[in-house]
Amino acid sequence: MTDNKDIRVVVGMSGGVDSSVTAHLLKEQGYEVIGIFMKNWDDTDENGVCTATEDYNDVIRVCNQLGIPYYSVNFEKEYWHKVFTYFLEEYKAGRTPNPDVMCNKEIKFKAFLEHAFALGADYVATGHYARVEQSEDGVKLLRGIDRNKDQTYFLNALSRVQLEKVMFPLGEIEKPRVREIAEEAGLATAGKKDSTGICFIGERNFKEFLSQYLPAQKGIMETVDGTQKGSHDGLMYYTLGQRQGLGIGGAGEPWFVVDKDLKRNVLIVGQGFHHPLLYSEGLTASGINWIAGNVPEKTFTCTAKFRYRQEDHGVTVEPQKDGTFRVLFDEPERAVTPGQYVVFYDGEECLGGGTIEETIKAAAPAV
Ligand SMILES: Nc1ncnc2c1ncn2[C@@H]1O[C@H](COP(=O)(O)OP(=O)(O)OP(=O)(O)O)[C@@H](O)[C@H]1O
Repeated sequence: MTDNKDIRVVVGMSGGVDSSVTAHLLKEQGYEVIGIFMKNWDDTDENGVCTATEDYNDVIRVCNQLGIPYYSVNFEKEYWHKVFTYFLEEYKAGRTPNPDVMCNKEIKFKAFLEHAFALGADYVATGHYARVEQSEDGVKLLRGIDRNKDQTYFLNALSRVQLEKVMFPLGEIEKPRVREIAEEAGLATAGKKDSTGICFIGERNFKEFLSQYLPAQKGIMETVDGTQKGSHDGLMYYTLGQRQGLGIGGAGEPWFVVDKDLKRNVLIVGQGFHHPLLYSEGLTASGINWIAGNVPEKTFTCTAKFRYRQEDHGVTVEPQKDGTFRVLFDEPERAVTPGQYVVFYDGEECLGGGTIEETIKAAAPAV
């Protein structure tokens, strides 16, 4: 019988509390644990301060506490080519990308995984809130038991082969308990704040950040009936359903972004949270990854999410001849956004997901 001590697990350590507890739990379970920090982005500011260096210092402190070896690996080049280029291309095309999904697919569970296996790892572990279950029909990706933290949405692009090699020890635990474990074990990161936002942007101003990489093309805003309503700073800065930053005052209900006319570089705005143009009754999706490996050939029903923080919605999924899928919603849905991911679920199981290409509009807009 293999003892855990003969199983080498490489833990992706970010310097945060989740991955610190991940390494701690695996160590307690007797595995041979190695901590590796990835540097994917050079965020050195004008004062020479780099949060990646601070984070790596936290990784070193925790690994020293646990008595495990640690390394740092640089994937800036891979991240730039696989994640950041995609991010910019999508914004250029007027869409709203999800770099976290791409980072998991190309970096954390590809470049990093390959690196770990070159070091003789048997498994890679991260602090994601999700579960992998070995079953008779192969490995399954299940939601984390802490529904509030479940991260399967971001893991939808992983293949069965990738999932077979990963461990998510936090999938079985609720977040408050994770902090308690960190405190009980006296881990140096126990009180560290959770990171928020897109990793390479961090706390920075999104508009300012994007303007450094993509030239903004100013244009006008129009109502649905073509009346001019001021100007916009560049279509890429706005997302469907957005209310903030339009600068339209006046009487009546607040104004929202309801559409983007890329050809004319016009931002279409409408009044009211429930503006009909914001609603769709379906979508088309491409590049869908079905985790189980079998591409559905027949129409079926399941539930889906169209963005991360959202309840599941009942949908009917219709395979198309060209390999794309039409997804029809049981109820019209607000602000479904091209470029984001549609992720499918069957109860606890995440079936996979793909990129939202277009929405299928609900009833004709009231003009
Ligand atoms: N720079 C990094 N180096 C190595 N692993 C990382 C890095 N960033 C994230 N990870 C791994 O991916 C997991 C999920 O990343 P996410 O950005 O969602 O972190 P998080 O939930 O804030 O976790 P943490 O508290 O560990 O930072 C982390 O728990 C960690 O295992």
